[in-house]
Amino acid sequence: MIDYQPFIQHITNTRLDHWVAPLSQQLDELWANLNDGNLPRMLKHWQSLPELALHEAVLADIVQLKGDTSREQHEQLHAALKGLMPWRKGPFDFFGIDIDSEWRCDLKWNRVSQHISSLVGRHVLDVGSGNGYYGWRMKAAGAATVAGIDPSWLSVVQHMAVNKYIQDASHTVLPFTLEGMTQNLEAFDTVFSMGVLYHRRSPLDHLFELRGALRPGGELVLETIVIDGEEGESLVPIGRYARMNNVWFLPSAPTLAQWLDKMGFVDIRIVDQSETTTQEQRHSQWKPGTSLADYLDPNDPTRTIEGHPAPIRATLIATKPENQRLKRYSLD
Ligand SMILES: Nc1ncnc2c1ncn2[C@@H]1O[C@H](C[S@+](CC[C@H]([NH3+])C(=O)[O-])CC(=O)[O-])[C@@H](O)[C@H]1O
Repeated sequence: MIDYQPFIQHITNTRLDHWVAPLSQQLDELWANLNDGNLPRMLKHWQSLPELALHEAVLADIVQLKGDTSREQHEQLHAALKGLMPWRKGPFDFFGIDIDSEWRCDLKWNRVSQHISSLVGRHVLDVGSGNGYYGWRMKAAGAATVAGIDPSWLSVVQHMAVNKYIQDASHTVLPFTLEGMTQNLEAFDTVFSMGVLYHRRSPLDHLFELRGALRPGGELVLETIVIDGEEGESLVPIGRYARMNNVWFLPSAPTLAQWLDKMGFVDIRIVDQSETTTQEQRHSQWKPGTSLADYLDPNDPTRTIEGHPAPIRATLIATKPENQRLKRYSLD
Protein backbone atom coordinates (compact mmCIF):
# COMPACT_ATOMS: atom_id res chain seq x y z
CA MET A 1 0.00 0.00 0.00
CA ILE A 2 1.56 3.28 -1.11
CA ASP A 3 1.39 6.17 1.28
CA TYR A 4 0.79 9.24 -0.87
CA GLN A 5 0.79 11.56 2.10
CA PRO A 6 4.41 12.76 1.73
CA PHE A 7 3.77 13.50 -1.94
CA ILE A 8 0.59 15.41 -1.14
CA GLN A 9 2.41 17.26 1.62
CA HIS A 10 5.30 18.11 -0.69
CA ILE A 11 2.87 19.89 -2.96
CA THR A 12 0.59 21.49 -0.41
CA ASN A 13 3.43 22.61 1.88
CA THR A 14 5.06 24.75 -0.75
CA ARG A 15 5.39 28.37 0.23
CA LEU A 16 4.27 29.64 -3.13
CA ASP A 17 0.97 31.05 -1.95
CA HIS A 18 1.12 33.98 -4.30
CA TRP A 19 0.45 31.69 -7.21
CA VAL A 20 -0.59 28.26 -5.99
CA ALA A 21 -4.16 29.27 -5.13
CA PRO A 22 -5.31 29.53 -8.76
CA LEU A 23 -4.02 26.03 -9.35
CA SER A 24 -6.67 24.28 -7.29
CA GLN A 25 -8.30 22.72 -10.33
CA GLN A 26 -5.02 21.21 -11.52
CA LEU A 27 -4.40 19.89 -8.02
CA ASP A 28 -7.84 18.23 -7.96
CA GLU A 29 -6.97 16.45 -11.21
CA LEU A 30 -3.63 15.47 -9.78
CA TRP A 31 -5.10 13.87 -6.66
CA ALA A 32 -7.52 11.93 -8.88
CA ASN A 33 -4.63 10.41 -10.86
CA LEU A 34 -2.12 9.48 -8.20
CA ASN A 35 -2.37 5.78 -8.98
CA ASP A 36 -1.34 6.31 -12.58
CA GLY A 37 1.88 5.29 -14.22
CA ASN A 38 5.07 4.83 -12.34
CA LEU A 39 4.42 7.13 -9.42
CA PRO A 40 3.67 4.35 -6.90
CA ARG A 41 6.95 2.55 -7.76
CA MET A 42 8.93 5.78 -7.45
CA LEU A 43 7.32 6.72 -4.15
CA LYS A 44 8.26 3.29 -2.81
CA HIS A 45 11.92 4.07 -3.45
CA TRP A 46 11.47 7.56 -2.00
CA GLN A 47 10.00 6.03 1.14
CA SER A 48 13.03 3.81 1.56
CA LEU A 49 15.40 6.79 1.81
CA PRO A 50 16.97 6.66 5.30
CA GLU A 51 16.41 9.35 7.93
CA LEU A 52 19.67 11.32 8.04
CA ALA A 53 20.73 14.58 9.67
CA LEU A 54 21.95 17.15 7.18
CA HIS A 55 25.00 19.05 8.41
CA GLU A 56 25.35 21.30 5.41
CA ALA A 57 23.94 21.75 1.90
CA VAL A 58 26.42 23.15 -0.60
CA LEU A 59 24.45 24.51 -3.55
CA ALA A 60 27.31 24.86 -6.04
CA ASP A 61 28.41 23.08 -9.25
CA ILE A 62 27.77 19.81 -7.43
CA VAL A 63 24.67 20.10 -5.23
CA GLN A 64 26.07 18.46 -2.13
CA LEU A 65 24.24 17.16 0.91
CA LYS A 66 26.71 16.65 3.74
CA GLY A 67 26.34 14.60 6.88
CA ASP A 68 27.34 11.34 8.50
CA THR A 69 25.94 7.94 7.61
CA SER A 70 26.45 4.48 9.03
CA ARG A 71 27.41 1.76 6.56
CA GLU A 72 23.88 0.42 6.67
CA GLN A 73 22.37 3.85 6.02
CA HIS A 74 24.82 4.39 3.16
CA GLU A 75 23.70 1.14 1.52
CA GLN A 76 20.04 1.97 2.05
CA LEU A 77 20.53 5.43 0.52
CA HIS A 78 22.46 4.01 -2.43
CA ALA A 79 19.73 1.46 -3.17
CA ALA A 80 16.94 4.06 -2.96
CA LEU A 81 18.80 6.50 -5.24
CA LYS A 82 19.49 3.70 -7.74
CA GLY A 83 15.77 2.93 -7.66
CA LEU A 84 15.12 6.53 -8.75
CA MET A 85 17.29 6.20 -11.89
CA PRO A 86 17.77 7.53 -14.51
CA TRP A 87 19.37 10.71 -13.14
CA ARG A 88 19.46 12.95 -16.20
CA LYS A 89 20.10 16.21 -14.38
CA GLY A 90 22.74 16.97 -11.79
CA PRO A 91 25.41 16.45 -10.52
CA PHE A 92 24.41 15.76 -6.92
CA ASP A 93 26.29 14.32 -3.98
CA PHE A 94 24.09 12.64 -1.39
CA PHE A 95 26.09 12.13 1.81
CA GLY A 96 29.15 10.97 -0.16
CA ILE A 97 27.24 9.19 -2.96
CA ASP A 98 28.26 10.93 -6.14
CA ILE A 99 25.40 11.10 -8.64
CA ASP A 100 27.20 11.66 -11.90
CA SER A 101 24.12 12.49 -13.97
CA GLU A 102 23.80 12.29 -17.77
CA TRP A 103 23.95 16.10 -18.02
CA ARG A 104 26.62 18.29 -16.41
CA CYS A 105 24.03 21.00 -15.69
CA ASP A 106 26.67 23.10 -13.96
CA LEU A 107 28.11 23.87 -17.42
CA LYS A 108 24.79 25.28 -18.66
CA TRP A 109 24.17 27.17 -15.43
CA ASN A 110 27.59 28.80 -15.66
CA ARG A 111 26.92 29.84 -19.27
CA VAL A 112 23.47 31.23 -18.52
CA SER A 113 23.69 32.70 -15.01
CA GLN A 114 26.35 35.30 -15.84
CA HIS A 115 23.89 37.08 -18.16
CA ILE A 116 20.71 37.24 -16.08
CA SER A 117 19.45 39.96 -13.72
CA SER A 118 20.13 39.35 -10.05
CA LEU A 119 17.76 36.74 -8.61
CA VAL A 120 17.95 38.18 -5.10
CA GLY A 121 14.46 38.24 -3.58
CA ARG A 122 12.80 37.19 -6.82
CA HIS A 123 9.98 34.69 -7.39
CA VAL A 124 11.13 32.33 -10.12
CA LEU A 125 9.32 29.87 -12.37
CA ASP A 126 11.50 27.20 -14.01
CA VAL A 127 9.52 25.60 -16.84
CA GLY A 128 10.74 22.07 -17.62
CA SER A 129 12.77 22.14 -14.42
CA GLY A 130 13.73 18.46 -14.47
CA ASN A 131 14.58 17.40 -10.92
CA GLY A 132 15.23 20.95 -9.73
CA TYR A 133 19.04 21.03 -10.07
CA TYR A 134 18.90 24.55 -11.52
CA GLY A 135 16.40 25.59 -8.86
CA TRP A 136 19.04 24.93 -6.17
CA ARG A 137 21.47 27.13 -8.07
CA MET A 138 18.75 29.81 -8.30
CA LYS A 139 18.15 29.58 -4.55
CA ALA A 140 21.89 29.92 -3.94
CA ALA A 141 21.80 33.03 -6.16
CA GLY A 142 19.23 34.56 -3.79
CA ALA A 143 15.81 33.68 -5.28
CA ALA A 144 13.01 34.02 -2.69
CA THR A 145 11.01 31.14 -4.16
CA VAL A 146 11.59 28.76 -7.04
CA ALA A 147 8.70 26.86 -8.59
CA GLY A 148 9.84 24.19 -10.99
CA ILE A 149 7.20 22.63 -13.20
CA ASP A 150 7.79 19.43 -15.12
CA PRO A 151 5.28 16.80 -16.25
CA SER A 152 7.73 13.99 -15.45
CA TRP A 153 6.85 12.22 -12.20
CA LEU A 154 10.43 11.06 -11.87
CA SER A 155 11.61 14.68 -11.80
CA VAL A 156 9.17 15.46 -9.00
CA VAL A 157 10.20 12.46 -6.91
CA GLN A 158 13.94 13.04 -7.45
CA HIS A 159 13.38 16.61 -6.23
CA MET A 160 11.53 15.23 -3.21
CA ALA A 161 14.57 13.03 -2.51
CA VAL A 162 16.88 16.05 -2.39
CA ASN A 163 14.39 18.12 -0.46
CA LYS A 164 13.75 15.35 2.07
CA TYR A 165 17.13 16.38 3.45
CA ILE A 166 17.34 20.11 2.61
CA GLN A 167 13.70 20.76 3.68
CA ASP A 168 13.31 24.02 1.81
CA ALA A 169 9.60 24.65 1.26
CA SER A 170 10.35 27.67 -0.91
CA HIS A 171 11.71 25.41 -3.68
CA THR A 172 9.33 22.95 -5.25
CA VAL A 173 8.91 20.88 -8.39
CA LEU A 174 5.29 20.35 -9.39
CA PRO A 175 4.02 17.91 -12.02
CA PHE A 176 2.51 20.44 -14.42
CA THR A 177 3.07 21.55 -17.96
CA LEU A 178 3.18 25.26 -18.67
CA GLU A 179 0.23 25.08 -21.03
CA GLY A 180 -1.78 23.12 -18.45
CA MET A 181 -1.21 25.74 -15.78
CA THR A 182 -3.53 28.65 -15.16
CA GLN A 183 -2.74 31.14 -17.88
CA ASN A 184 -1.68 34.73 -17.41
CA LEU A 185 -0.69 34.39 -13.76
CA GLU A 186 1.68 37.39 -14.05
CA ALA A 187 3.17 36.09 -10.79
CA PHE A 188 6.88 35.62 -11.47
CA ASP A 189 9.79 38.04 -11.60
CA THR A 190 11.94 35.68 -13.68
CA VAL A 191 10.80 32.79 -15.85
CA PHE A 192 13.25 30.22 -17.20
CA SER A 193 12.46 27.95 -20.14
CA MET A 194 15.52 25.84 -20.85
CA GLY A 195 15.43 22.87 -23.19
CA VAL A 196 11.64 23.00 -23.68
CA LEU A 197 10.80 25.16 -26.72
CA TYR A 198 11.92 22.55 -29.28
CA HIS A 199 9.57 20.04 -27.64
CA ARG A 200 6.58 22.34 -28.25
CA ARG A 201 4.67 21.90 -31.50
CA SER A 202 3.58 25.49 -31.27
CA PRO A 203 6.62 27.49 -30.16
CA LEU A 204 4.95 30.90 -30.43
CA ASP A 205 2.22 29.75 -28.06
CA HIS A 206 4.97 28.62 -25.67
CA LEU A 207 6.45 32.14 -25.77
CA PHE A 208 2.99 33.61 -25.23
CA GLU A 209 2.42 31.36 -22.20
CA LEU A 210 5.83 32.27 -20.77
CA ARG A 211 4.93 35.94 -21.18
CA GLY A 212 1.66 35.35 -19.34
CA ALA A 213 3.44 33.82 -16.35
CA LEU A 214 5.73 36.87 -15.99
CA ARG A 215 4.80 40.03 -14.14
CA PRO A 216 5.13 43.20 -16.23
CA GLY A 217 8.81 44.14 -16.24
CA GLY A 218 9.84 40.54 -15.50
CA GLU A 219 12.67 38.71 -17.24
CA LEU A 220 12.51 35.68 -19.51
CA VAL A 221 15.53 33.38 -19.81
CA LEU A 222 15.07 31.19 -22.86
CA GLU A 223 17.42 28.39 -23.86
CA THR A 224 16.79 25.99 -26.71
CA ILE A 225 18.37 24.10 -29.60
CA VAL A 226 18.96 26.34 -32.60
CA ILE A 227 20.48 26.06 -36.07
CA ASP A 228 23.26 28.22 -37.40
CA GLY A 229 21.38 30.54 -39.74
CA GLU A 230 20.04 33.93 -40.67
CA GLU A 231 17.01 35.84 -39.43
CA GLY A 232 13.91 34.08 -40.72
CA GLU A 233 15.46 30.61 -40.98
CA SER A 234 14.35 27.62 -38.98
CA LEU A 235 14.39 23.85 -39.32
CA VAL A 236 11.52 21.45 -38.71
CA PRO A 237 13.47 18.18 -38.79
CA ILE A 238 11.70 15.48 -40.72
CA GLY A 239 11.68 12.20 -38.82
CA ARG A 240 13.61 12.01 -35.59
CA TYR A 241 16.16 14.50 -34.38
CA ALA A 242 19.06 12.98 -32.40
CA ARG A 243 16.77 9.97 -31.84
CA MET A 244 14.06 12.19 -30.31
CA ASN A 245 10.62 11.98 -31.88
CA ASN A 246 9.30 15.11 -30.16
CA VAL A 247 11.43 17.83 -31.73
CA TRP A 248 9.54 20.45 -33.73
CA PHE A 249 11.03 23.86 -34.46
CA LEU A 250 14.75 24.62 -34.43
CA PRO A 251 15.01 28.32 -35.30
CA SER A 252 18.25 30.22 -35.81
CA ALA A 253 19.02 32.46 -32.82
CA PRO A 254 18.12 35.64 -34.84
CA THR A 255 14.80 34.01 -35.82
CA LEU A 256 14.09 33.25 -32.17
CA ALA A 257 14.79 36.90 -31.33
CA GLN A 258 12.24 37.86 -34.01
CA TRP A 259 9.68 35.48 -32.50
CA LEU A 260 10.22 37.07 -29.07
CA ASP A 261 9.71 40.50 -30.60
CA LYS A 262 6.55 39.30 -32.32
CA MET A 263 5.23 38.05 -28.98
CA GLY A 264 5.74 41.47 -27.42
CA PHE A 265 9.03 41.06 -25.53
CA VAL A 266 11.56 43.90 -25.45
CA ASP A 267 15.30 44.25 -24.69
CA ILE A 268 15.93 40.95 -26.48
CA ARG A 269 19.54 39.75 -26.32
CA ILE A 270 21.23 36.64 -27.68
CA VAL A 271 23.76 36.08 -24.91
CA ASP A 272 25.21 32.69 -25.73
CA GLN A 273 25.41 30.11 -28.48
CA SER A 274 27.32 26.89 -27.80
CA GLU A 275 27.59 23.45 -29.32
CA THR A 276 26.40 20.68 -27.03
CA THR A 277 29.40 18.48 -26.32
CA THR A 278 29.82 14.90 -25.19
CA GLN A 279 31.48 16.30 -22.06
CA GLU A 280 28.20 17.97 -21.16
CA GLN A 281 25.80 15.14 -22.10
CA ARG A 282 27.02 11.57 -21.69
CA HIS A 283 25.93 8.29 -20.21
CA SER A 284 26.99 7.37 -16.73
CA GLN A 285 26.24 4.63 -14.26
CA TRP A 286 23.32 6.79 -13.05
CA LYS A 287 21.88 7.05 -16.57
CA PRO A 288 22.86 3.91 -18.39
CA GLY A 289 22.07 3.39 -22.06
CA THR A 290 22.57 5.78 -24.92
CA SER A 291 23.51 9.45 -24.82
CA LEU A 292 24.69 12.23 -27.15
CA ALA A 293 27.70 10.32 -28.57
CA ASP A 294 25.27 7.68 -29.87
CA TYR A 295 23.01 10.32 -31.43
CA LEU A 296 25.75 11.91 -33.58
CA ASP A 297 27.07 10.65 -36.90
CA PRO A 298 30.23 8.68 -35.99
CA ASN A 299 31.95 10.00 -39.14
CA ASP A 300 30.79 13.60 -38.84
CA PRO A 301 30.01 14.94 -35.35
CA THR A 302 28.56 18.14 -36.89
CA ARG A 303 25.57 15.99 -37.95
CA THR A 304 23.07 13.95 -36.00
CA ILE A 305 22.71 10.27 -36.78
CA GLU A 306 19.76 11.22 -39.03
CA GLY A 307 21.85 13.80 -40.96
CA HIS A 308 20.45 16.96 -39.32
CA PRO A 309 22.76 19.69 -37.96
CA ALA A 310 24.14 18.58 -34.57
CA PRO A 311 22.68 20.37 -31.53
CA ILE A 312 23.74 23.94 -30.83
CA ARG A 313 22.00 25.70 -27.95
CA ALA A 314 21.34 29.41 -27.70
CA THR A 315 20.35 31.47 -24.67
CA LEU A 316 18.24 34.59 -25.11
CA ILE A 317 17.16 37.07 -22.46
CA ALA A 318 14.12 39.28 -22.91
CA THR A 319 11.86 41.52 -20.84
CA LYS A 320 8.09 41.70 -20.61
CA PRO A 321 7.26 45.38 -21.01
CA GLU A 322 5.81 47.24 -18.02
CA ASN A 323 2.80 48.79 -19.70
CA GLN A 324 2.21 47.06 -22.95
CA ARG A 325 -0.58 44.64 -23.65
CA LEU A 326 -0.08 42.85 -26.97
CA LYS A 327 -1.27 45.75 -29.12
CA ARG A 328 0.70 45.28 -32.23
CA TYR A 329 -0.41 41.80 -33.14
CA SER A 330 -3.70 40.02 -32.99
CA LEU A 331 -3.35 36.65 -31.31
CA ASP A 332 -6.46 35.09 -32.77
N1 LIG B 1 5.02 21.45 -21.89
C1 LIG B 1 5.94 21.32 -20.96
N2 LIG B 1 5.89 22.09 -19.83
C2 LIG B 1 6.84 21.94 -18.88
N3 LIG B 1 7.87 21.05 -18.98
C3 LIG B 1 7.94 20.28 -20.08
C4 LIG B 1 7.00 20.38 -21.11
N4 LIG B 1 7.32 19.47 -22.08
C5 LIG B 1 8.43 18.84 -21.67
N5 LIG B 1 8.80 19.32 -20.45
C6 LIG B 1 9.96 18.90 -19.65
O1 LIG B 1 11.05 19.67 -20.10
C7 LIG B 1 12.26 18.97 -19.82
C8 LIG B 1 13.15 19.07 -21.03
S1 LIG B 1 14.85 18.68 -20.66
C9 LIG B 1 15.46 20.22 -20.04
C10 LIG B 1 15.62 20.23 -18.56
C11 LIG B 1 16.27 21.46 -17.98
N6 LIG B 1 15.38 22.64 -18.06
C12 LIG B 1 17.57 21.76 -18.64
O2 LIG B 1 17.68 22.79 -19.30
O3 LIG B 1 18.48 20.95 -18.50
C13 LIG B 1 15.53 18.61 -22.26
C14 LIG B 1 16.99 18.58 -22.21
O4 LIG B 1 17.51 17.61 -21.67
O5 LIG B 1 17.62 19.56 -22.66
C15 LIG B 1 11.88 17.54 -19.49
O6 LIG B 1 12.15 17.30 -18.12
C16 LIG B 1 10.41 17.45 -19.83
O7 LIG B 1 9.70 16.57 -18.96
